[in-house]
Amino acid sequence: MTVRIGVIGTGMIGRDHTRRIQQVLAGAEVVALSDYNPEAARAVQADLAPGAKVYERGEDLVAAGDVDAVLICSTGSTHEQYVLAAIAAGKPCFCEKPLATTAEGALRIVDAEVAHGSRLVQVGFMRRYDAGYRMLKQAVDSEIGAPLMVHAAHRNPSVPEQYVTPMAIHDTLIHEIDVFRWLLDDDYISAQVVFPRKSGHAHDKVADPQIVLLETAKGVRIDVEIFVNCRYGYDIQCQVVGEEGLANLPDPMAVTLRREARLQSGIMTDWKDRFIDSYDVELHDFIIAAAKGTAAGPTSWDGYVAAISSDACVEAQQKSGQIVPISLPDRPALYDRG
Ligand SMILES: NC(=O)C1=CN([C@@H]2O[C@H](COP(=O)(O)OP(=O)(O)OC[C@H]3O[C@@H](n4cnc5c(N)ncnc54)[C@H](O)[C@@H]3O)[C@@H](O)[C@H]2O)C=CC1
Ligand SMILES: O=C1[C@@H](O)[C@H](O)[C@@H](O)[C@H](O)[C@H]1O
Repeated sequence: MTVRIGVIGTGMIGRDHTRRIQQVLAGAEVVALSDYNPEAARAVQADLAPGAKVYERGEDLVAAGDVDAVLICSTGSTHEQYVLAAIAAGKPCFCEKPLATTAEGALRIVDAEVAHGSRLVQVGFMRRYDAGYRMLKQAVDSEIGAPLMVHAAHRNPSVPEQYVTPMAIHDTLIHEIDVFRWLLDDDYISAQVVFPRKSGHAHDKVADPQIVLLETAKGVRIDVEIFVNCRYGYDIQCQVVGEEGLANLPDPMAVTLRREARLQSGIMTDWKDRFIDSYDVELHDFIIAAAKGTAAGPTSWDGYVAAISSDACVEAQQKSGQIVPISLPDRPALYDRG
């Protein structure tokens, strides 16, 4: 079966996911496109999916009889309405992060999916599909004893003017928030944020760098540096320290050069290249599950927990230095970990 997919939001990542479905992955085709800016949808249609129909309203795309599954790649604040529409139509949907911009919004999605009675939503936390993180998880699960501490960093070379301090959490740290829960099979109980000296490269509205300190229910302490004007590259680091040893996230493969009395190797500069394979694998997983009318991978519950944890981190930014507790409601049985 070829899964007929509709894509809502044809900006940067919507275009890239359309390319994946049309040119890289088997088992699906993009038959519908929609964007708040119809020109953006038409441009993607012309470049990548000439057979797709362009819809003015995302809701009409979701309802279309020839759309089996939906990719939601629009601006974060619009995700909730489209995910709820997909659930109401009983169609599998892949939603880019964040699932919703408020914890209340994410909970409405969880409630709707639980009422539907089976999984329909996959959240775009692609790091769980990254080969390096998968190797790291294997080492954490079997090689280093009980995990005690995590030291991590999320560095971007620069960010635009519209990137403000809370986005370091909602837009950037949210990947760590999700992947550490998965890596450690654990949940957070508190967050704290402290601000080192500000980089001279950071613009007025962003405090950069920041250090986020998280504590988990099992007592693991995590420190994450978020530095979004680091200049030198896009660099994701993660080290898990356990009772018996420690495990590092591998750096992406790169040629090493010995030249003119120097040992050199390249560092990536763009997140799209760093995680290119994991985007392919997560969408492959989505297509396989959607063909069966269901969803796999990161759940609405994961999106909801990420939203609760993000809100606590933003509060911790505002109360810099103070420890903000995080408490989660009981997880519905639909999301029991396999
Ligand atoms: N998993 C990941 O690593 C990444 C995830 N993202 C997420 O993907 C989403 C999109 O990000 P980008 O593509 O970078 O943004 P973008 O700004 O390039 O594209 C967003 C598109 O959504 C459209 N849009 C806005 N309101 C809409 C509405 N009501 N209905 C339909 N379309 C609407 C805009 O016109 C625009 O074309 C965000 O939620 C972002 O956080 C983005 C980059 C990486
Ligand atoms: O999701 C992403 C962006 O939206 C965000 O702005 C970057 O900081 C992240 O590294 C990238 O993965």
